[in-house]
Amino acid sequence: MLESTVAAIRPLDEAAMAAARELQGRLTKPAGSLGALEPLSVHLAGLAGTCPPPLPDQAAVAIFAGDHGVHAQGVSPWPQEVTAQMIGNFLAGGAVVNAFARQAGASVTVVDVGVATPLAATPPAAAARTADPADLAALPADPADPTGLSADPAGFSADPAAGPVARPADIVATPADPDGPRLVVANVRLGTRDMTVTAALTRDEARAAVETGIRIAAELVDAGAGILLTGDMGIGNTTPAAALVAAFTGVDAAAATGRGTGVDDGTYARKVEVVRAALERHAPDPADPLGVLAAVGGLEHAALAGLILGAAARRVPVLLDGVIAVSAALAAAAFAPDAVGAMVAGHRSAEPGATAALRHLGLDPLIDLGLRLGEGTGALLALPVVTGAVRVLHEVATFDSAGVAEK
Ligand SMILES: Cc1cc2ncn([C@H]3O[C@H](COP(=O)(O)O)[C@@H](O)[C@H]3O)c2cc1C
Ligand SMILES: O=C(O)c1cccnc1
Repeated sequence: MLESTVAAIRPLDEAAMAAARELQGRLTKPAGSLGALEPLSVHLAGLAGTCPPPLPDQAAVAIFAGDHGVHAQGVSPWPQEVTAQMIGNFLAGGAVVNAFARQAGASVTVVDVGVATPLAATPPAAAARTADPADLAALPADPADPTGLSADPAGFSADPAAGPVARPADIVATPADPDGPRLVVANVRLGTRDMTVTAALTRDEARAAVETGIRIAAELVDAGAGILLTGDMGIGNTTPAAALVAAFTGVDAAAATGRGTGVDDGTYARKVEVVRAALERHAPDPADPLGVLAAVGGLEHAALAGLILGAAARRVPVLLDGVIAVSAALAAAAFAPDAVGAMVAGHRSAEPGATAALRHLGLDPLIDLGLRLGEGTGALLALPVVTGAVRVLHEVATFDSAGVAEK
């Protein structure tokens, strides 16, 4: 599936781009007055292969969640269980990403691609302010376990070193409210291995996660999404993101590493050394993206690379969030250079690795607000900018049609 998806990714359509440039020149505004929105509209026409490109009025954010063996090195101040607990929060509608998704009118799909600890049976009450947790009871019958995911399935082990056990694939919890957040369990492994000790993933595990992302992209596009937004959740995931950025761009570990959730000076110094040690141990080859993802990546990073490839193959734009997303975008671009044509950089994360990755990809972020949260929050805030850029091509009158004189 990975190979056929990569093979389906093609360059932007020059004729549609020329048509969009020509149309921009006839609209009732001074040339260039819409700044970055003008080249963005041209780019989206090239991706769609038609001018104007379709309005991306159905937006879908996919939040891939995973845990990290490298957490054992003390790279994040937060306990690993927060990953699973935040999934409960996402499903209850209580996270920042939910608030922004409601504002933007975007659907939310949470994908457990590698969470290590059991998912919460019931969303935390504090998070249930805006959504009735009973909505989640649509699937399994056990009222004490509305998502049906609290019981450990056969083979479950909380020990990430214990081999490739995973939750059974393809459990999908759909809330009674069809517009509510949805959970897909496609758990490849109960968290990665510690990349300072061994490769984080086998190549097969990395591939399984990439292909999960491709499949989610196809499902969302088939369900009508006109734009996909990247989201992530995984305590410790800024560390593999930094390693991916360093591996693909060649910047030094210190230049690729940031403070994540806000680590102190001592933890930051350790984090840089962890990234450096992992890169020295594995010497990942940037021409082998599956090998890089397996050596120093995360399951959510790999799945995000797949989501981006899947979007590019379907010629649907993918709006990138922060440093986790752009580190995954580097992998997607290494698989298929033309996948960059499907990418729109939503924002500039405060993480330095994000800026290094964006520079390498040649992408200019739409907004720069100092955000450093992830989840898809920066991408969601940028969504109206993307829709606005396309809406101009659909709705703005030309000098001719409006009877406005040109200079
Ligand atoms: C409550 C909470 C909610 C979050 N939402 C996103 N992240 C973000 O922070 C984590 C990465 O930072 P680090 O590498 O320093 O652990 C990821 O889970 C990311 O999605 C969160 C983190 C926390 C604690
Ligand atoms: O840029 C991000 O996505 C980010 C930054 C810090 C912590 N978590 C995510």
